Amino acid sequence: MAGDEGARRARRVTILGSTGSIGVNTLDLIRFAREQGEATYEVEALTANSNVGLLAEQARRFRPRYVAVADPSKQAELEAALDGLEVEIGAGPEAIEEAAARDADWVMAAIVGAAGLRPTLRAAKRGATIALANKECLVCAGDILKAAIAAAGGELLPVDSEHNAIFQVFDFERPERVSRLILTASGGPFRCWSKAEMAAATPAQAVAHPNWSMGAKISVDSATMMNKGLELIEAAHIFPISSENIEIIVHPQSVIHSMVEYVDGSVLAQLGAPDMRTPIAYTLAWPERMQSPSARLDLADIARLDFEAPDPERFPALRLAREAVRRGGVFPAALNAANEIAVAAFLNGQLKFLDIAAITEQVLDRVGRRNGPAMLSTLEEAVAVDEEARRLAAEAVAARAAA
Ligand SMILES: NC(=O)C1=CN([C@@H]2O[C@H](COP(=O)(O)OP(=O)(O)OC[C@H]3O[C@@H](n4cnc5c(N)ncnc54)[C@H](OP(=O)(O)O)[C@@H]3O)[C@@H](O)[C@H]2O)C=CC1
Ligand SMILES: CC(=O)[C@@H](O)[C@H](O)COP(=O)(O)O
Ligand SMILES: [Mn+2]
Repeated sequence: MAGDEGARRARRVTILGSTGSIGVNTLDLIRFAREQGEATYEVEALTANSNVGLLAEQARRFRPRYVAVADPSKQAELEAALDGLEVEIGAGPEAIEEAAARDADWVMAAIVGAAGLRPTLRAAKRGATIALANKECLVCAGDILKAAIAAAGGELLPVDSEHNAIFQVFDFERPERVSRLILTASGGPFRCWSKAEMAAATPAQAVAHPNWSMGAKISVDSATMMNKGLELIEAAHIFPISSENIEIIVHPQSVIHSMVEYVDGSVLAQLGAPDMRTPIAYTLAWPERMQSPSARLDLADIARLDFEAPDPERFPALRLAREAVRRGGVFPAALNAANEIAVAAFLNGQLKFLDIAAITEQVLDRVGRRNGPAMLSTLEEAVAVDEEARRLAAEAVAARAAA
């Protein structure tokens, strides 16, 4: 009811990665809620890596109590940009953790990559509600993060569109009634490209996602379909279901954001236009719902919904992720770290597109020959695997560049 919505108490929010695609969309919803006179959101902290210009603009508009930039060399520039504004300023990786530690009820984890793990864990340990966009955190340290959230009595709300869709239709009271999860994948910009064309793909072509506007790293992951591999591992952490019962299907329109099949054959889905403000709004207002300026679905205009099986030959990342989650232990963290290094090398022009999965496979093979823990249960263990896989991946990138 409108009255109840109006009476909702102000929620204090922190956005880790406020200058990225997810961060900007989250702030747009806060702006919209303020303009509608809806529930208010007080901003505790905003953070960035190095984009001081946008961070300062956001601080002037949303008036956080604290802002932090991970790159310490940007401190003076940030201080100058915020001159005259009443706000505490921090710089360096510890300052991002300090932002996460501050007293916000709701924290958007939207830093890209494993760099988001420590701050997200810090927020989890004090019982904050974690709106999780940063899927790499779950892939490299899912058991550790979930244990921290459970111990502190917090919540994990999935922001990733597929997981948010499943979260909306999954019967958590009776999980034994669920027989299968069906993750939808757009197929990315190279869905219809031959392997020879993919071999020559440029970074600009790889980041040109057909449906979603996102940061560069996740866009390349969509192009290799490693994004869906990471999402398979993410889903196996969030929902009480084995990865063997999670299917991936290509759905080029990105309208059905994922599905849950029940034991009687019923399939429940969440649909929507491809606009991240919808799943973000779901987590921002949770357990209520809020008005959102998100694009609306026009099914007559879309006219048709297509589905096809993914091609394992052109998209080997799917097999690598499935093997990593089946083997468990060090493998998901190594997969993630190797992929991060290979994607960065591709974006820098040091690596060919198809070499991203090849490097990742090479690192997994080398990691598989060593003895690692059967399960990662401390942050130190996860960080050690991450660092070792990054080192192996960097070596493999250098070897290819020299060849
Ligand atoms: N974009 C989307 O629609 C979706 C994204 N996700 C996930 O959400 C996460 C964020 O994605 P997206 O918003 O696209 O990414 P972007 O690259 O657009 O933004 C990343 C954010 O993280 C900050 N950042 C980068 N590196 C560091 C670091 N080392 N320390 C601290 N902050 C850092 C960036 O700061 P700066 O701007 O200064 O570089 C920026 O604020 C990813 O894990 C992605 O997989 C999931 C589903 C959809
Ligand atoms: C918006 C979102 O959740 C992305 O993870 C999206 O799913 C990427 O598209 P792909 O389906 O091409 O990986
Ligand atoms: Mn997704």
